[in-house]
Amino acid sequence: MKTLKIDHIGVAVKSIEEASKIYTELLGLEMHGIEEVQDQKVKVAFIPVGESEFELLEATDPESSIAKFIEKRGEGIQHIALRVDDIEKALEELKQKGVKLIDEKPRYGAGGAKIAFIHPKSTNGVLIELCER
Ligand SMILES: C[C@@H](C(=O)O)C(=O)SCCNC(=O)CCNC(=O)[C@H](O)C(C)(C)COP(=O)(O)OP(=O)(O)OC[C@H]1O[C@@H](n2cnc3c(N)ncnc32)[C@H](O)[C@@H]1OP(=O)(O)O
Ligand SMILES: [Co+2]
Repeated sequence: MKTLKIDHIGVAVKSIEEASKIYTELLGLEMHGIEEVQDQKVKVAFIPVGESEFELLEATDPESSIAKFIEKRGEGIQHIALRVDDIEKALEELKQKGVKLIDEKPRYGAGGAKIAFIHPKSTNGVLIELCER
């Protein structure tokens, strides 16, 4: 497997409209249109910066991972996403190495990317998303 770059940093927020002001008004970045990813029960907004992006995540359902994260830990960085060249191959390799995967098969994320999460128990408490686009 080849890990190419940090694709995005996922930030759990209560309100994209409120939180985005920090990035746009204070930091001078531009926000892309908001998209709903029903599979993950979230609304997502991307804010590109250089080669990577911030991904602001707002829950659309109390059962969403984002709602649970905010309830337990408050708003903040929820995951780091790494872009890989071949996600199926990456998942197969990690599984063989005994890594605990949340998703053994890719799901579809924002912008139609293929995504899969590694359990934070396997990565010293960092929720890592793999994505291929
Ligand atoms: C749209 C898409 C895209 O990019 O295209 C996205 O990003 S969607 C982004 C949102 N979707 C996701 O995050 C999907 C993957 N996430 C999940 O499946 C879940 O959130 C889990 C990571 C499995 C945690 O869920 P669970 O219900 O088990 O919560 P829990 O509170 O019992 O957590 C179990 C243990 O994991 C830890 N834990 C929970 N969330 C964590 C996080 N974000 N980062 C680091 N550690 C975390 C807890 O502290 C706990 O540790 P202790 O046991 O030590 O207390
Ligand atoms: Co993400």
